[in-house]
Amino acid sequence: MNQNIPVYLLSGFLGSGKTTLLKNLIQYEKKSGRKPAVLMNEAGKVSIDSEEVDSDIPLAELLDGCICCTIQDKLESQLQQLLFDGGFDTLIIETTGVAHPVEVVDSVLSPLFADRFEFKGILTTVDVMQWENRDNLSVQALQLLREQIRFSSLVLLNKMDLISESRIPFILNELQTITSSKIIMTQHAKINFAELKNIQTVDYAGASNIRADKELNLNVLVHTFSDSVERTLFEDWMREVSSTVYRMKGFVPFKNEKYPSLVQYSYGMPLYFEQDMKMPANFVIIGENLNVEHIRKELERLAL
Ligand SMILES: Nc1nc2c(ncn2[C@@H]2O[C@H](COP(=O)(O)OP(=O)(O)OP(=O)(O)O)[C@@H](O)[C@H]2O)c(=O)[nH]1
Repeated sequence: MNQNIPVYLLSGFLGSGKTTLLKNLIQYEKKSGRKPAVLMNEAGKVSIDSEEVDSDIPLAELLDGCICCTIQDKLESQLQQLLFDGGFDTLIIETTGVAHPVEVVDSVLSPLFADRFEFKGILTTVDVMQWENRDNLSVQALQLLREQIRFSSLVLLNKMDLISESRIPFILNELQTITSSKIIMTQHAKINFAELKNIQTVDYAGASNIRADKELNLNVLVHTFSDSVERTLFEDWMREVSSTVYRMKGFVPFKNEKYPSLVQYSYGMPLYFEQDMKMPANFVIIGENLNVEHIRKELERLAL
């Protein structure tokens, strides 16, 4: 009798749709009568995405750094703790957008858990617009993006609503030179989850071991707003922000609004979501070669 717990690893570059896929996968698991647990890792000392996971789901979080490079030991102890607490039938691990997924696979496949987990594969979301504009990424970031695709068992080419149909054959051709795994085109990471039954096994040999803290010149800035900001000024600031800011997310307290709004920015596109409860006014900015002090001062100035 094989009662090992299936483990899925969600990978993909910053803002490509991992959390959106996570939410879909949780719904699917619940509908199928299984109870999922989630291990979430975010770059930055505060968690924004964990708010997206319902409170009835066992959730472990690793903050500040990517799983692979800085906190592998903590990952193993979190996995042990989850197993000890029990009460779940599937484990979904969401890595940060700057993690090399194969490093995380190593932890899951550790002899410590060999008789408890059944590793199913890496599901990678790719932001189709980011792929189209990949020349804006640094060499290292582009290599990481390619490796996230290469070692994936199933690729979700996401945000298809943002691309013209005529580009699709070219993009698929490009991706197929990197991976032989199945590529599914998605909007908001919606897939037919029957696809998961036959996902491909991938040979992880030859992974480059890109470590986000060393190879990428990555900056993660967590800003806490001390006061509310004028919405139009904030929007202007977003428009002008450096092209090497890959991702921003968090809760921004706008003047004359009851609660801080959730702001999501990925690949040049800001989205605003009003909230119906008060969330801490933390805002995370992730990019390469950023002038962190300058950004911090600008954000402080907005709240004056
Ligand atoms: N237009 C469009 N937006 C999408 C789609 N899928 C996700 N988004 C939006 O893209 C933003 C980023 O999505 P997330 O699911 O948070 O991405 P992520 O990969 O988890 O982001 P990080 O964890 O910060 O790396 C959110 O505002 C989503 O609502 C899509 O298919 N089309």
